[in-house]
Amino acid sequence: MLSDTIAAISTAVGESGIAVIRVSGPEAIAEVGRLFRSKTALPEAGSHTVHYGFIIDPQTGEKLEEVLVSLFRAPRSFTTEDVVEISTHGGIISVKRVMDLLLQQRDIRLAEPGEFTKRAFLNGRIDLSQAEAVIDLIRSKSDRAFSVALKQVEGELSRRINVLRHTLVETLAHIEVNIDYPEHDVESMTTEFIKTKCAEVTEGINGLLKTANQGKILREGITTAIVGRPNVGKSSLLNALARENKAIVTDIPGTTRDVIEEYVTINNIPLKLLDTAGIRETMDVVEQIGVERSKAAVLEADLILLVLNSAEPLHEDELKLMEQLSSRPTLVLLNKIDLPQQLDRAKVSHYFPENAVVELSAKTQEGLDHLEEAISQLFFGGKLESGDLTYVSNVRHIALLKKAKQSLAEAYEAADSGIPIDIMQIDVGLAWEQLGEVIGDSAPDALIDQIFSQFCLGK
Ligand SMILES: Nc1nc2c(c(=O)[nH]1)N(C=O)[C@@H](CNc1ccc(C(=O)N[C@@H](CCC(=O)O)C(=O)O)cc1)CN2
Ligand SMILES: Nc1nc2c(ncn2[C@@H]2O[C@H](COP(=O)(O)OP(=O)(O)OP(=O)(O)O)[C@@H](O)[C@H]2O)c(=O)[nH]1
Ligand SMILES: [Mg+2]
Repeated sequence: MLSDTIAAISTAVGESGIAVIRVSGPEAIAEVGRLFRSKTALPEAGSHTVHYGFIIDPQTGEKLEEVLVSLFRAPRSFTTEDVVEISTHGGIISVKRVMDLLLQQRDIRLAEPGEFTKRAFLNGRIDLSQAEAVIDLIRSKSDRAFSVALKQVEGELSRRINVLRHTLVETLAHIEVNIDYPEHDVESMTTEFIKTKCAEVTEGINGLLKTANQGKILREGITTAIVGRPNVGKSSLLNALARENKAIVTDIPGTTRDVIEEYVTINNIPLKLLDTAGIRETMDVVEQIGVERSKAAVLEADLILLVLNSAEPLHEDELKLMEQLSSRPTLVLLNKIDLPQQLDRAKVSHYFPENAVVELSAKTQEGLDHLEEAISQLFFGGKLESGDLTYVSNVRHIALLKKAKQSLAEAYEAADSGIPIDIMQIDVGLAWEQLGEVIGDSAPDALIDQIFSQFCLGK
């Protein structure tokens, strides 16, 4: 049914060193072989070999491109089908020439987004959670998130799910035996057995779910809003954390007008930093809009860095801000400690505990390490480093794990209240199916299409 041959440009389009076109399917070797002139003819070449030569337009005999062609014979390829990869010179024209020629061939059509990975899935080389992890790999914005996704590509989550499912199959077999040979002694033993097993699997699911929040953070970054009055040094702080001059810094209050985004990693925790316009009453229309956006950024933030200028007394606006932020996850940064100090710390202590206050200088970078430490403490109790890498970060997986947990809770309850054993069988079976859906066992076609449509072309 997957008997057609697909092709797509697998590298980003634009000027580059080289570009790669991938062709997969039963006609890949024959079709590319007709267009490729090299020492060894492609149909005669062995798997996992690379060949130098030219792509020739068969109609005109014209040399279109100088290329390297790699050959992977089924089933030893990414898709498990015959795969031919053509490396062309980078740049839009050279890739397009070769791609156009390929698409003129009778048995080649353009691949849909994610279709190579979809084939790897449909042909059983990877399961659904592994395929989804491929998307995460491409999209990851920090080393840590990448490592987590890579582990999932390698099948770590699938392995854990399979262990839990195996326990459930055992339980179902036990129930089956009891239904076939319903002697009373066995029945009460079975009930105990079911309860133990349900509890065991529930614990496994809880372990996976516990990592879910960390997984989300790892993938998307902790949204961190830097807020405060104009000129306190918010943009300077962003630049110091990003280690580059991303935001404009001047001594004119009201410099930043729009929200500036920057991804940084602190002790391996990815942060999506939002530098905002200084919050104050203003008549300037542009600045007013900026102030509104600052307030919106505060609302959506997971973490707020409230910057105060420690070289000046507190301003009335700042007391108001502290009041508003005291119930949110906030670190108060006393900036400009390189200057003579004027700020009344007792007023800050009125709103925030000692460990939420950090003294620093965005200018000299003194105290920046304390801020980084405070952020790690806040989110992971400083324990992220030793953490388990199998994070569940996909909302689809989380929902299914929760459903499976619910089914098991129902089975457990049924066992506890002496409800007939075949009712438990239904719930345990349901949990087994729900866990299976995580790895794509029994996943509906529409779901599979929806997942693969998120991929980029050529993946
Ligand atoms: N040029 C190129 N680079 C790439 C990919 C690709 O498809 N092409 N990949 C695509 O995303 C990733 C690598 N993933 C791959 C995974 C498995 C196989 C593969 O051929 N597997 C076979 C044979 C294994 C072996 O011989 O040891 C198999 O599993 O049977 C290839 C690529 C990243 N880099
Ligand atoms: N001495 C000293 N000056 C600093 C420090 N941090 C920032 N500044 C100076 O304070 C001024 C304002 O800095 P910005 O980073 O632009 O302040 P901001 O909070 O982004 O200001 P707006 O965008 O106007 O809201 C600049 O002249 C900075 O050089 C610091 O730690 N010490
Ligand atoms: Mg600024």
